[in-house]
Amino acid sequence: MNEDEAAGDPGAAGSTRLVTTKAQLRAERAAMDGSVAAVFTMGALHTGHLALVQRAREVADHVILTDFVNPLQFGPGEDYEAYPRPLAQDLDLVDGLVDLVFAPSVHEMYPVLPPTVSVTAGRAGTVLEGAARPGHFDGVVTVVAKLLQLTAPDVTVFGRKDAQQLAIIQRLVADLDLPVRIEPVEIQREPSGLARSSRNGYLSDAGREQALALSRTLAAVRAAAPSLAAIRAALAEALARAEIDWAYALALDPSTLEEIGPDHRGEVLVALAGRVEGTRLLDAAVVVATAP
Ligand SMILES: Nc1ncnc2c1ncn2[C@@H]1O[C@H](COP(=O)(O)OP(=O)(O)OP(=O)(O)O)[C@@H](O)[C@H]1O
Ligand SMILES: CC(C)(CO)[C@@H](O)C(=O)[O-]
Ligand code: BAL
Repeated sequence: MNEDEAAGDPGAAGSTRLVTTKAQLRAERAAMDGSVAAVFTMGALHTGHLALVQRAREVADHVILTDFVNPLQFGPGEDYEAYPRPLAQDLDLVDGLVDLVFAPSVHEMYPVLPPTVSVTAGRAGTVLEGAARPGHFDGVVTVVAKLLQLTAPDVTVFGRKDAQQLAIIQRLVADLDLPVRIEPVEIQREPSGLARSSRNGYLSDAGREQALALSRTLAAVRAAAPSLAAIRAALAEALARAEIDWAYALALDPSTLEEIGPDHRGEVLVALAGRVEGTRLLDAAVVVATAP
């Protein structure tokens, strides 16, 4: 799909159709036979997103990808305006891989902004990323609830890079009895180990090098497992080295996102966040602790 096609007549090119209104989306969705998977993104697509698309293709007959930078999940002073919006490039990347791209305007998604009624993520939305970005997860669950209504998928695919987001969406679906299955996808990395992220584009070469502190810390954590004390020591050492401006490096219960105690046995979510050249980067891993 080329830029003119992308900007002009929706549905004109390739096998992938672009729709920008809820009415077009509903009509296209209603015409789909068989199962449907939805992949929700903020665009600026990279090969990490393509792994989500690939999984969606494996688990359903049809795939809908949404491409929308959701203003509700950005706080004052964050990068909402600066966030990249290369729609034509995004469409080229997924052309032929997904049935439908839904790329609405802000007004189409939110005729009233902020909406009068919204969804709240609860306590899990106030810790970690939510502590640094107040209201962020309320914005995420509100737009995800709307996108689930609009795309009515059987399955929805989320990346493990945004580990807290995945845990909160799992709660959204369970707590509101939403009829959709969630399919998590492993973190996709650059050959250097850096987790792929649209915001990596903000980094200089030196910044990308510095950002490897995140994946190196996860490598140290994996080497330390299954000893919980050794995992904690690896995290403490990374914080002390201060190679990046750490926000946190924590061992958490994967479902509650609470910090685990020394007696915890089983899966541990190691969640990392830090700033490099002013950009907040995330990384995460699930390891198993079977020993003190
Ligand atoms: N490297 C990755 N591996 C696996 N999933 C990913 C990766 N990057 C993004 N995703 C997933 O893609 C979906 C859409 O994410 P989003 O569009 O915010 O991309 P992003 O690269 O995470 O952007 P940002 O840089 O803003 O964090 C989310 O489910 C996210 O977890
Ligand atoms: C799930 C999401 C598309 C909601 O805007 C966003 O938070 C993201 O890209 O991870
Ligand atoms: N992938 C997380 C979306 C955000 O940072 O707003």
